[in-house]
Parts: sequence; C-alpha cells; structure tokens
Amino acid sequence: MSEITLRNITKSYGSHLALPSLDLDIPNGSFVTLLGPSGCGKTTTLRVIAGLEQATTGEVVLGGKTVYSSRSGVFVPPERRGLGFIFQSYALWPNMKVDRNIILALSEAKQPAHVIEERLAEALAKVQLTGLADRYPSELSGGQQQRVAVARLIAARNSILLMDEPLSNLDAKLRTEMRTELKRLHRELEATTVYVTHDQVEALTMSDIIVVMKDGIIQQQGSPYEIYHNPANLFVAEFIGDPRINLLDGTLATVGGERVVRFEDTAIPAPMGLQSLDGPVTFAIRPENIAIVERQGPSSLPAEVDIVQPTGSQTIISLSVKGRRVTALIPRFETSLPKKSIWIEFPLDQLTFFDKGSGTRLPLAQPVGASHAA
Ligand SMILES: Nc1ncnc2c1ncn2[C@@H]1O[C@H](COP(=O)(O)OP(=O)(O)OP(=O)(O)O)[C@@H](O)[C@H]1O
Repeated sequence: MSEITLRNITKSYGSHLALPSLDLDIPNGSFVTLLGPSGCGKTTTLRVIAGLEQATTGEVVLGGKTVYSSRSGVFVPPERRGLGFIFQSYALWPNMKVDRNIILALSEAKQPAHVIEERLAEALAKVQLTGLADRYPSELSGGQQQRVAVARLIAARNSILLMDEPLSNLDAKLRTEMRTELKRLHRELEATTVYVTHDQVEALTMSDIIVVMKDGIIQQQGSPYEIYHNPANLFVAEFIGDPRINLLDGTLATVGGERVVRFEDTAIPAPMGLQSLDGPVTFAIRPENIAIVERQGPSSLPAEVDIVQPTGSQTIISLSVKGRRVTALIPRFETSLPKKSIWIEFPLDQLTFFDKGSGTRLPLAQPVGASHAA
C-alpha cells in the first residue's frame, strides 16, 4: 500500500518551473531516496510532501488522507500532517537542554508524564546519549547534536519521516556511522522514510527504492540494484557509480549474419536480441567489470596503463585503450602495473547499450522461454 502519493504535482517559482509534473507512489514502510544533482527539485519535492511549500497544482495524499489538492482547495499545514523531520541543520532549540529538545512535541501534544518519561529514556538509550540529557546543544559535538535530532524522531513515533541531506555537515567517519544509525532507525520504527541526498553512496547503502531526478523530472525509480545495474538512460548510468561508468562510442553492425559492435578497429560480439537497428550506439561498462588479462585473446583489446591509484581494498587504474580513456577497478591493493603488454576484455554480459541520440537504454529481447520460466 502507498503511504505517500504525489499526483501530477507542479511547482513554479515565478517563471521557473522547478517541478514540471511529478507522479510518485511511496510504499508503506519503505526507505525511499530522492537522488540527483543540485537544483533538480529534490528539496522542493520533500517540502511539498511536508507542506512547507505549497505545490502550484496537483494532489498530495498521506496515509490515505488528502493533505493538498489544488482542485478542491485542500491544504493541511505541516504541523497537522503527522510527520517527523530531520534537515541539514538539526534545528535543535539552543536554549533548551537535550531532554527538552527531545520531548517538546510530546509535551505540546499533552502526552501523560509517564509516557513522555518512558519515550525519552528509550530514545536516549537508542542513540547512546544516556547521561547527556542535561546538556545544551552547544555543549555537544556535531554528531551528538545529530543524534539528538534522531532521538526526537524516535520519541515522536511518526509514521512518516522526512530527511533532507541530514549527514552533509558531518565528517566522513561520522557520516558512515550515522548511515548505519539512520538505517537502524528506519528498521526499528518501520516508518515510511523519504530521504534527500545528492550522495549516491548514501542512496545505494540505505534505500529500498531510489528515485533519480534531473530538472524536476524522474529519470528512473527502482531498487539500488536496478539503478546500478540497469540504468534507464545515460544520465542515470553516469550519475551512479564511483569511479564513473565507462561510456564508449561504437557502431552496431551485422557481419556474416552475426551482430557485432565495432569499437575503433575491433569487432566485439553484440549481445543476442539487442533491440536496435545497425548504426551508432553508446555502450557502457562499469570499471569493476573490465577484465585485465596478461595474454592477448580473441576478443581482447591492447591497453596502456596510465595512472594506478590504490584506495586500500581496491585499485583504480586509468588506461588508454585505442586512444580512449578507460577506467578499470581491481579488488586488490596494487601500486604499479606494467605500462604495456596489458590487454582488457569487455565481458559481453556486462555491457549496456544506449541509443546515441536519446540516451535511452536499448532493451534486450526476452530470451526464448523466459515468459514460461516466470
Ligand atoms: N524559494 C525559491 N525561489 C526560487 N527558486 C527556487 C526556490 N527554491 C528552489 N528554487 C529553484 O527550484 C529548483 C529546484 O530546487 P531544489 O532546492 O528543490 O533542488 P535540490 O535538488 O534540492 O538542490 P540542492 O541539492 O542544491 O538542495 C532550482 O532551480 C532552484 O533554484
């Protein structure tokens, strides 16, 4: 069941159309991330869900209740939408101690004192801040302040949580720790969570569903696996993955009844059932899927090693292949490789093909018998 539904949402700021027409269904209990470059409309979408921003047209339904409808003139204000928020600045009250910050909403909602006390103790314990309830936010580190904001969400027990770049002010180590904590928070509260970020690692590590946006338009919506392995278009392919996916220009051709991709002077076999006419295509391969081999084989390409960058458990290798820059990633620590006498292979099942004009992924025909297997 859908907990959050956006129907035909448009949002203009003066003459600027930030959201041309957005439709989105967010399933009950899921962790959904809005991902995209700066200015693509992620925050606007979140603020429209929250009611902090009124859409120009469309409809917002939360838990089966219409909270905004341009047609029937409904607008429920944010405080009556039953949502929990964490935004970039943690929005703690500086003049209130940690415990007050956590329970403020509960006391305003006139919850009985014993309920407030229980929830406060539980929330402090969950974020490991027991013992710090008596401090002011200014007496805490950035990470601890962030955890107070998380504790406030735990105490409030809202069924919908909205988070806008909540980790962007933290250092790298703390970000990794907080990712784990937010994921755990989601699992424990079972709250429908909408998370905004431009950080693909956060999106891949935490989400059930990633919604990739560009210019206010959803480019693709799917599981992290689908987004990473089956990008819908070149924008999604390039936006996800570090180091970036390799994009290469080739030409689809039929030679002696066999379909091949011509890449410079080499013909690589094309996957069976590729739905495209002969002609120019862009093909893509992730760095970790490039095979580096020491001996020339029937479908190998000669490569020159340019730069070798070990990152710890992996090594990024910049190569020149037929005059094109290609990045490979190998799962071990390597400080140098022989400059020449290296060959690479593009495993056929790891190649993705895109229409050169539209940038849309070219589908593969369903293998014979696939529909029976389903
Ligand atoms: N209050 C506003 N007035 C005018 N234009 C705005 C306003 N808020 C956002 N915009 C514009 O709307 C578009 C979408 O902005 P939004 O903040 O939703 O993007 P975003 O994807 O969240 O970006 P970022 O990652 O930088 O926060 C941008 O072009 C932005 O300049």
